[in-house]
Amino acid sequence: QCGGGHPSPSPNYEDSDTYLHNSDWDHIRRDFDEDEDIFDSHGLYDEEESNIINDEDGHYHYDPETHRQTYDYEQEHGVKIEVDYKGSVTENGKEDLAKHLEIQSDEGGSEPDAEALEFDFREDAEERLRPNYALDHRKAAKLALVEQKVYIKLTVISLFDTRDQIPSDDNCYISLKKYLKEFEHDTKALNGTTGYIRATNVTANPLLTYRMIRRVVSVLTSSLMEICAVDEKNSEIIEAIESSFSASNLTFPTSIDLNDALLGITRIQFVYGLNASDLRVGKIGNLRTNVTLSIDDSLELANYLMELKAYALAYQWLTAATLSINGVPKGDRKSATERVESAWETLLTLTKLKRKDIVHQALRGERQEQINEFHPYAKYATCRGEFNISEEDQADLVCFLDTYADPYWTINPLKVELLNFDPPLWQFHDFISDDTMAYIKKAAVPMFARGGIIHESKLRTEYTNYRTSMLAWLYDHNYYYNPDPVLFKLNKRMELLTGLEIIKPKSSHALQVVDYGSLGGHYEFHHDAIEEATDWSGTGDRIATLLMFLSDVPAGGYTAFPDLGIAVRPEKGSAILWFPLRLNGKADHRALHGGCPVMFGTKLVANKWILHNENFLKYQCSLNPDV
Ligand SMILES: O=C(O)CCC(=O)C(=O)O
Ligand SMILES: [Fe+2]
Repeated sequence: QCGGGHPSPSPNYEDSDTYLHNSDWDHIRRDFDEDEDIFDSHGLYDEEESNIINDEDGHYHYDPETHRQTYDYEQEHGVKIEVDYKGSVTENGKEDLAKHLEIQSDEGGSEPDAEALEFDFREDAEERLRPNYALDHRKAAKLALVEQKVYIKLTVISLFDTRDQIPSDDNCYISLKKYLKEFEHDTKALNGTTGYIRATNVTANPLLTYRMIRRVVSVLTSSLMEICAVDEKNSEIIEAIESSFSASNLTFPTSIDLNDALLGITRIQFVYGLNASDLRVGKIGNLRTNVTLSIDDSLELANYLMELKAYALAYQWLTAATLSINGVPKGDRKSATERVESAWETLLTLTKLKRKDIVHQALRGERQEQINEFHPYAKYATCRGEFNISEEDQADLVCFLDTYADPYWTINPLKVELLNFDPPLWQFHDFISDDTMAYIKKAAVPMFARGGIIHESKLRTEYTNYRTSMLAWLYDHNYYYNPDPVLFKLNKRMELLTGLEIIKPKSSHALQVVDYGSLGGHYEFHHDAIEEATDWSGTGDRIATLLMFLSDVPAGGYTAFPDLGIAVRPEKGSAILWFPLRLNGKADHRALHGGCPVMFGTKLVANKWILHNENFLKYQCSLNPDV
């Protein structure tokens, strides 16, 4: 048995390394009052500053003294914006953008590429840098901490306010009670934990993260705040909520965040074929969690799915909502039943069916292929661990300790496993040390911003549901400016492993660190090769990908190769290697791959793409169109 490769059943999440790390809390804690005693510190705060890598001629500039960060569009777009370390565009940044746009419109008909002109820099910066509560589990952890403060303040208000003077039908008071109850609903699932521990528990579990975002968006900030704001006498309540957010420099999550969360849950449900009835009681694939979803959680999902015309999934959530009615206290049952009934009516109208007991029958064949971003369900078989490697192919696979490739490996041999013979796909166990992983993470976390994909114009990045993750570039090969000893050593190790140039300028991309969060973050199937190699940055195309897993993932998150019928379960410290480009310069379509949605826990990886021009002697191209 080779150890890695083909996934075995998911481990228990509590044993795995899924939670936020000590160094993450540096960045989270900076925003919080430290004397708040609701936070159990558990030694989570680690003062030591990391050796942040400056990107001297690239896009990012990070100043570890001031924690100021700028994002520099100069190379690509002739514009530079300033952002602060929390990822917001600063006032200076906004002015720079405004000036740039003015200049462009003044110049009227002059040259710049039509695509670049059309491109809205402000929108791009706002999208890339907006606080993203569904994709960014660190942001979600901050929200969990703030919400806890809000809860405590509101509880105090509800207990010590002059209660006898408040009529029992006061709407503000009713919403307040409802909100407190919704918050407390999760206490059991979170084993009564508070502070940072609670926050990590919330953010590892997509159902709890979804519940939190929905609770804050639809209960706390819309219904409660709107209802209470109409009367001056409730100002204490509004003040308690607003000040908790502003003291922590946190903006309110919005309906965009709620939509991202709904999409995340939907994606997990769809890709892994999970039933709403299981999710409703906290069962996520093989994992059992204590979470229960409320009627409103289920209804919100049902309504969202009806908008997507995903009626079969909506049907499941309406059934789940109906099942939840029994658990509702007598007094609230009538209104709950009405809300569920009205959603059923909507489904019947939209599907043009007359009775709800025939909806399921009618939708059985639908299988959801048509939902917007979703591709046929069958395509995700590898993500679900349904493999189809023949015994014959398996016989080619080996694992061994490599001490021969280079004398470097003699003392500490490389643990090699061949996962596929042709095209080759390798896994190297224990490739990267815990210290190096911690170092990379510490450098990357403050620079995380939403990851995108290269727009077809190749001129810019676009942000789509095709790839949902937070991302940072570490400019590890700028050793002329800032030789970083740790990353230099890692790159050297990669060179000895691949036999390719990685450290020379332009021989590889900067190290791309990607965090998929915990709410269904994924990267759709794609090719790493860009193909129009000659036009592309003067570097040549991507010939090899070395993907390092910096975390285990308790459920989901495999790197899947659908055409090979193989998926690799993230194993912390291991790396996989494959070749996106054929020797004839075309993408090797067999190397199609993607990052499957994270079902539970968080997924962190680092990517090294090795480029052709500096490697043309070592990875020789061929005129034979068939190779
Ligand atoms: O995260 C993964 O499993 C795949 C990542 C990937 O394919 C990429 O970043 O190009
Ligand atoms: Fe990729």
